[in-house]
Amino acid sequence: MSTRHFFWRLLSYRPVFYFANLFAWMIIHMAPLLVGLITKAFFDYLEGNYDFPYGVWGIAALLVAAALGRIVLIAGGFWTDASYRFRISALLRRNMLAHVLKEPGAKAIPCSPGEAISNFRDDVDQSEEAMSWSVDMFGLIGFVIVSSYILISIDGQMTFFVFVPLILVVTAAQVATTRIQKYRAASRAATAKVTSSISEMFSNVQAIQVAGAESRIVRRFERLSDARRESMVKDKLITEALSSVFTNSVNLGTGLILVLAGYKMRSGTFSVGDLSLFIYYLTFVTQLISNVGNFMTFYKQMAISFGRLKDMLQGAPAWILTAPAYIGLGKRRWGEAAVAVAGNVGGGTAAADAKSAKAAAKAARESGRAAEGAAEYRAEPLQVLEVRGLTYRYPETGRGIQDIDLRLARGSFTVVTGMIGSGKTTLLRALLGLLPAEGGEIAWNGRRVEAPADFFVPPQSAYTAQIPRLYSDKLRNNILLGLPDDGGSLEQALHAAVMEDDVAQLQHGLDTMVGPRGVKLSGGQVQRTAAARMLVRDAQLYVFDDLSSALDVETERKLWERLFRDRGEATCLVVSHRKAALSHADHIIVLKDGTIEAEGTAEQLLAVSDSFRQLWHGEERPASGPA
Ligand SMILES: Nc1ncnc2c1ncn2[C@@H]1O[C@H](COP(=O)(O)OP(=O)(O)OP(=O)(O)O)[C@@H](O)[C@H]1O
Repeated sequence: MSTRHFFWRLLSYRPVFYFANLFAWMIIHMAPLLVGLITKAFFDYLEGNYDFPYGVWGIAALLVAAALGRIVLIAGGFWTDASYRFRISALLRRNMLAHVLKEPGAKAIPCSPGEAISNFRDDVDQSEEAMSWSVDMFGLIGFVIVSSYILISIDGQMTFFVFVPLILVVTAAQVATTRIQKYRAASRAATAKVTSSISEMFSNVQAIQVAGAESRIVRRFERLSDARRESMVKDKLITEALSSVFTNSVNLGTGLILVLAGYKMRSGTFSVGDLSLFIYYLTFVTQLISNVGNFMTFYKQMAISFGRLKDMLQGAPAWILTAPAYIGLGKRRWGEAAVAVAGNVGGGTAAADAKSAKAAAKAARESGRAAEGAAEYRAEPLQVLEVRGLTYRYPETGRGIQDIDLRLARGSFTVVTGMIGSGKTTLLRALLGLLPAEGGEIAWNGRRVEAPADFFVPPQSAYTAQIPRLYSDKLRNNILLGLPDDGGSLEQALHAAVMEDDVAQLQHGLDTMVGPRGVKLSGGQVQRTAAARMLVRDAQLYVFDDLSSALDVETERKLWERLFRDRGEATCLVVSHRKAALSHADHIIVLKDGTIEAEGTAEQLLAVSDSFRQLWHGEERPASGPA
């Protein structure tokens, strides 16, 4: 999709608001035509060249009325402008967020969180600016056409001599705006680097302190800030230089008018009223040229921003950004996605670009339905989950998993184990659709799962990540994440996750604020909170990624025991190298370098697999064991 097409699609999202804004600013920009004529009439009246029935005070009253009218018009113009701007920026942000939320969880954004924030904030603002400035063009062009006609009819020669040099100066300056594109891209990139460096510093304060790396980190930050300062100064310099050319062209024009008018007035062919009209209109003509400059600058910057917004989509079609969607204002319209935008249509891959707004609206509608449908979807009870040839390699390292086959029967307990970096986490993520699998098939009761990311959610499955995140909220809300607190399931989940003693020790129990702005929980508490978050959900398949990284042997043993006892018919897929999990497992898969090295029960593997024996005995040797 080209920038022009992007522009057009933003315009088409709320055409009524766009055209109302355009109309308002057309009137605002053309109103000075009238004021100029009244001013001319005033001076002509004083010179005796014009007769007005209500005298000089009548003309003055007209001037005041015109000024007041313009104030009202401008106030209205700001309202239409803000209304339109808000709608398109809300649409862009909403669609991007919906897409981020639909992407495979482990690869939701293609950049650092700091860079993503800068895309959401600055690039959307830039697009909004370009759209808003475009409406000024029409009014100002209208003004120039009519004013040129009036001025030429007064004095063609003077009009020519005044306006032609002016247009040449500004056009020459305008050519330089191509440079802006380069400098703006550089300053944006430098700003994004600084923002992400700040966010990394804040989230890694402890790591920086324990490594004694404060001064090195600050030096690195200084380097990034210096690079940003340099590119910002270049960007500002060229922008301000252009702006000063535009602004000073008024003074240049005024000077020319005064010189020429002096000669003409001596010969009696030019009145004071004519002079006032030329000078008055000149200001607005220059404003047009400067606004054309601004618009072209914003349009070029919009091209850069559009490129960056497209990058956020990670290869998904660009029309997703502008797909009609309900933004929470007014009534929902035909063709607007209700819940989620068409982020996953085409599987997040570079699907063929939608050729028309109609196709985009249709896809958005369908994906909205798909997303709504996915939220309500309940698959038939799990009998067997089969995985064949599952493959995912990280593009950055080429490592990951290859050709993994799995079979999980209803109620079974399967443990995936292996050395550090053998691909355990990758396997779980690729299975759950948190990473986009490159190959392989997943079948639930023999039926192929087409979109694992949409399918492997409650009530089908629930997952505890290796490094879970908590929100700044009450412990209770962190576990429930919006589920109703009824039927005692929360207490059951806390018990199963071995959290009951921890909750009893917290001053406000489940109402304790936790997360970044609350009480800091230990790593083990965070992990068990996440386990409780998973267990409180009614799921047929529970997937745990390595709890042993933060739990002591005894707590983990308790957790597995309770799970074995209370899980009922639920199926479990667990990453662990603890005996408590391994010895209870129906089936164990040993991974090495992303492939299955051996599989079987603990007993079988102890007999045949060296890697498994190392893992099994590792727990008994504290120096190499993770406990
Ligand atoms: N985001 C990533 N980008 C590139 N390579 C990655 C990424 N995450 C993991 N890898 C690589 O993929 C391989 C498998 O990683 P994975 O995290 O699945 O291993 P693991 O067995 O879960 O390790 P651990 O026991 O440490 O949790 C490793 O070699 C790792 O370096």
